[in-house]
Amino acid sequence: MNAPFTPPAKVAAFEGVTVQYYERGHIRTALHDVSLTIRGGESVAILGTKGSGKSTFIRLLANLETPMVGRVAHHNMSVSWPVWARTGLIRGMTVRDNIRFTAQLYGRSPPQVIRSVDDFVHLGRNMDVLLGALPSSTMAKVMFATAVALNFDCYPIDGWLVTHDHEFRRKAEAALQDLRSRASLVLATSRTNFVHHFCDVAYVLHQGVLTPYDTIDEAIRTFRAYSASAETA
Ligand SMILES: Nc1ncnc2c1ncn2[C@@H]1O[C@H](COP(=O)(O)OP(=O)(O)OP(=O)(O)O)[C@@H](O)[C@H]1O
Repeated sequence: MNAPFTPPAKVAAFEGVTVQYYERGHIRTALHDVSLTIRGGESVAILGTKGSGKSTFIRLLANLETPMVGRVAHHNMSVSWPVWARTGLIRGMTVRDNIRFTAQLYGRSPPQVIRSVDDFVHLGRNMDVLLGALPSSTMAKVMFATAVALNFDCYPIDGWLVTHDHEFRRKAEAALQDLRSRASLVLATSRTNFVHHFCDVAYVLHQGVLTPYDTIDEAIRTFRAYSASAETA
């Protein structure tokens, strides 16, 4: 008798990752020997003060950058772009064509994805307007709704959504809560208020060094201590 089929585990792994930038004659270490395993369905908070390396971490996870030392491996884990991105679409194409193009790129059915984005963002006639003619906030909404519709296994989130559109914020937070039940959220943030609500585990990133904690509360306490000393420095 054949053994029952077990689907391969979904994992994103940082293995000894170091990233440095050369800026105005100085080498800046954005990430130093970072190792971390994100398992399918697990939601992770990366807490860090300003300049601690959060955005660099998120860009690596989203495959937008590669490390100079170490590697970021995705095993059966599809990863979205950072969800509040305001770039990545083509301003000279209509919203509809942008969504169609992106859906095709990821091998999904364009009509289904277009319908799902329109249900989320209610674009109406703007669906057939050139993206460049619409406010940049529309780009962020379309990028978010498209990412949700494409059903990735992992969603990198760089900071929390900043918008005056309270209705969109409410829907986006509900969508993230729903995603959390079937995908991994990786939230890099300097704000602690969403961490308990959206994450299972928390790490603190300080000067490029990532440290795990046994509990979210412990991570938050450590992060607050770093924040307080940064404020008094
Ligand atoms: N493209 C770049 N060129 C030069 N230096 C960079 C670049 N990206 C990041 N850095 C440097 O790497 C360090 C970490 O930056 P990063 O943006 O990852 O931190 P962050 O925690 O996201 O900061 P913030 O909270 O201010 O967004 C900083 O010292 C920053 O100046």
